[in-house]
Amino acid sequence: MDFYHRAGLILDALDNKKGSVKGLCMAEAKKGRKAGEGARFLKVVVEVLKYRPHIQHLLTATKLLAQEPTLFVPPSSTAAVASALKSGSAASANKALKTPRKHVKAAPSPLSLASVMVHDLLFAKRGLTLPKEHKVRKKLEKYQPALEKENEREKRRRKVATNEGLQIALPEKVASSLEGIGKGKKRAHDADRFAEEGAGSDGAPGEIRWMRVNTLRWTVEAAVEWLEKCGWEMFEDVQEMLAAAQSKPKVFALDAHIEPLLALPAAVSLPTISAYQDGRLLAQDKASCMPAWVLLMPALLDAEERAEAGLLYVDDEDEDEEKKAAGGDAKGKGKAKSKGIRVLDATAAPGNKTTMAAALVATEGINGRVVACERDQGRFKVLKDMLKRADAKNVQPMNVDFLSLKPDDAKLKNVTHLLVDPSCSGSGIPSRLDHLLPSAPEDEQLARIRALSNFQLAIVSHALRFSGAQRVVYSTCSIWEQEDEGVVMRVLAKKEFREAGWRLAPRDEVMPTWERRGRVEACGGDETIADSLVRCLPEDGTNGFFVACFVKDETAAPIAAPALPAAAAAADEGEEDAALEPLEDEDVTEDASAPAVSAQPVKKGGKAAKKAKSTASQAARKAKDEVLGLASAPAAAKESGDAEVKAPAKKGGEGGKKLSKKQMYLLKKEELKRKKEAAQE
Ligand SMILES: C[S@@+](CC[C@H](N)C(=O)[O-])C[C@H]1O[C@@H](n2cnc3c(N)ncnc32)[C@H](O)[C@@H]1O
Repeated sequence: MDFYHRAGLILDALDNKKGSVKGLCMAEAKKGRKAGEGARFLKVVVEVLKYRPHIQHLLTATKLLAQEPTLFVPPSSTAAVASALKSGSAASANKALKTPRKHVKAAPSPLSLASVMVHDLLFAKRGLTLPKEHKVRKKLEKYQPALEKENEREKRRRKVATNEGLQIALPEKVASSLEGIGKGKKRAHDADRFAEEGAGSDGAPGEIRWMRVNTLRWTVEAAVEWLEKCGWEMFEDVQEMLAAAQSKPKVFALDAHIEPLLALPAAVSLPTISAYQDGRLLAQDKASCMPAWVLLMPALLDAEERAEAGLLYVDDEDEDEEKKAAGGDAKGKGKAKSKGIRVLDATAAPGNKTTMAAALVATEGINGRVVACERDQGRFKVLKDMLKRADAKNVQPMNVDFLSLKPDDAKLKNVTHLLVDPSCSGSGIPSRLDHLLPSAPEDEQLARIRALSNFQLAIVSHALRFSGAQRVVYSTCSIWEQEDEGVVMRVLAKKEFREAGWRLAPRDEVMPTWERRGRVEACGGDETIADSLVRCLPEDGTNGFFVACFVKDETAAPIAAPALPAAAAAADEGEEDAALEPLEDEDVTEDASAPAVSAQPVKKGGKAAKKAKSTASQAARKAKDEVLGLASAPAAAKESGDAEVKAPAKKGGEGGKKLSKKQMYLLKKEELKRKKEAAQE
């Protein structure tokens, strides 16, 4: 009965918008500490949600709840429910049924508990998982014939042949991403880990399973050799690999854009890959690998050049040794001039980008370190687990609110590179399960996006104020302009940052061969700005994602203030308002087909803007009480479609020219070199 109670609690929490489906399932599972429980909750809750409107119809039609008021209620609160039901008032009965019983420790509402149990009774292959003699089971089974009769009647009425026809229809991508969840113990455990690592959200479902070689434990060469030894066939190109995957299961390809990244067919069963089990391979979506890659690529190239010239980056602690090794002495004279790179990941959990940055700065010749901030205690633990799994010893995790750090703190003055990947709507993640939930009113959704955008602006602005900051990468797994180009434009419009020398890194430093760039109209019509930005969509074989890289050049003249597009200007009324920060603390989401919210921009000073502003503060207050969670894309936006979202792109998408890994690397190196030379001239 405990499992049913807890699944009922998850449904209640969803109704109260306390978080996302995945987030709440994982949070509930953590309380029990049983391996695979998260996946089990996820499977059951998703199934119940799919049938929920129908189950509610069955409960009403069979009068099960009204006739058995005590069946789904802990003993101490039965009297209240029974009297509400007997009072004959539909409103009070409804209220009593929907209210979780607060005075009884962690008891779900009768409606949610009944929904889970009726689901299992009618639709689960295993049936009710209660002992045969269990009182509730015996009572419920008495209603089985009536429930089944109504079920059949409903099928006839809706002209569907199977029970599945009674479910809420899900977009194909979402449905396929759910297949396999909770099947078998190992798989369930795997799904738990996915969710913990963010792979359930950050790993793109669909045709490709992206795996990053964890270069803290392995090398790409060793990974390729090992895979081939295990019978995997390597393909030069991701498209070729996908074509071959139709007939061969064990195929893989090297990614053309990001060096330590491999593409495998999505159908691959990760538990069968021991290198995944022991952390040599990590499941991470390609788009999610872009921020650390963009942040550190110039440093990696520089390190290579420095190494060739006999110069080394040195780490504080090993400074003397390194200097000696580089031919200098411990007193400061010598060849070695720079300290190892210091990266700060402002919003780190579950740690995908942190561990990737840690791996990149561990490259020989850099000896860098990463400080990883995570505000949420629960997610901080997940971060620490991931650091352990990835063997990221060069990371210092901090359970701290990034906004509380002082940008001029002497201890942080060496931080030159910052990753800012704040909480977002997650609208780029196709596996998000919001389709299963009733959508919030549009006003409320717009207010939330706006609150998010203000929070994101606050976080990225804070990063840009760090005294040593030279390069700051901002990313989201959202496809909504207000969270993406909108935030970038608002940063660029700030005099404070322009005068400090901040600007966008040009395209040749930001995934130059990746074709999908920022949306020009969302950049106030400025093509150069748009070209500096990276967008990803599921048709590129990744999650929906956005990357921008700010660089500081104090020697050049400040850039001119850009023209703010309407949506960004409207949002700018709220300025960097961290107080409006919603507590969405996951990478979860989906509906990649949802267009940018700014397709219907909130006009400055307009009625909608004022309404959104007042709802924003309400939402903020409400959000403070929330543990997790955001609403789905505005329903109207979902329906209207979006030209950019549907823009044709190469399927499975390499989004850019087909270059070999080496060519791509050399090309980037060349471009950077040319740029440097031009700057010197
Ligand atoms: C989108 S997730 C980050 C995902 C992560 N970069 C990765 O790749 O695995 C955002 C994270 O930021 C954390 N966060 C939000 N606001 C924060 C703040 N002010 N300080 C530190 N962490 C924060 C959230 O708890 C959440 O874990």
